[in-house]
Amino acid sequence: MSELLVERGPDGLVLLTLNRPDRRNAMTDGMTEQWRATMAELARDRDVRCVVVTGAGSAFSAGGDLSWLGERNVEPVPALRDRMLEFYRSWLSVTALEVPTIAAVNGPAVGAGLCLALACDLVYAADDARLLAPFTSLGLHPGMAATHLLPARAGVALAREMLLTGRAISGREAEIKGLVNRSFPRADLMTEVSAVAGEIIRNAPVATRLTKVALAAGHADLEAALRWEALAQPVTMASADLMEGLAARRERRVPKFTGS
Ligand SMILES: C/C=C/C(=O)SCCNC(=O)CCNC(=O)[C@H](O)C(C)(C)COP(=O)(O)OP(=O)(O)OC[C@H]1O[C@@H](n2cnc3c(N)ncnc32)[C@H](O)[C@@H]1OP(=O)(O)O
Repeated sequence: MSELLVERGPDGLVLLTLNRPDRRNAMTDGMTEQWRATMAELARDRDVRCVVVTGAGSAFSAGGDLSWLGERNVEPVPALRDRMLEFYRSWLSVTALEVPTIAAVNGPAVGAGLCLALACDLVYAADDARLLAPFTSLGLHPGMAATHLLPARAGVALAREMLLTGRAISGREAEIKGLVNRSFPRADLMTEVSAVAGEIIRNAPVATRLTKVALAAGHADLEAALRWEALAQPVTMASADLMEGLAARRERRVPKFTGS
């Protein structure tokens, strides 16, 4: 059985399910390689409009596989550094997709599993899901950009608390503290996430891709944002989709975008 399930909807929605439920979707070398190859394939596919990531069974992901971690102490540090960079980059290649990505955190998201969720553009969680980054409580330095992703999303106060104590927070608390976009009762999570994905997919494809890329770039200052927007906005001004969007607004109907 594949450790990563890939389901494609007719409307350009791709659902990715980490599929190792008996180990709470802990990440193996095999799963990492499947993820990397899938990201490369999705990046080339112009029909993809939105990617949703979730976990099979009761967890989103328990992060790094504990048995795998326990065997690393025989490897020399330089080789391990290269291997870890490859591991982080494989998973975080999700950030390079030009289409919006959504994490549906259906259950525990731990360590690298939490980082994967936070690397998506939008994060929705079951209100009772446990989110934690217990690296130091395991004796491990944080990895997979935890020291960047946590403060970037929720600010340094929560990031410091989570990384220095290893404390778990619930999906509900994560919503209140701004770590995730919203939380829902677990039974409603996938319905709510599908609704958000549907809203994204209904919008103009090129404008959506360019907006995702702009937000992901995280323009450091006003001038950088203006320079990007002064190029990207004219690209969409020249599109058939803008004409369709304006016509639909005039005619009070739903636009039919084609991505041209
Ligand atoms: C480079 C990356 C580093 C990192 O990511 S550091 C973080 C490493 N991860 C962890 O420390 C998480 C450890 N796991 C847990 O805390 C819990 O699990 C959960 C909260 C995720 C889920 O709890 P529950 O639903 O009660 O499941 P359960 O009974 O603890 O586990 C079910 C089976 O799954 C295996 N398992 C859980 N997490 C991992 C893991 N990270 N790597 C390998 N196996 C894991 C267990 O051992 C057990 O197995 P069996 O049924 O044979 O007893």
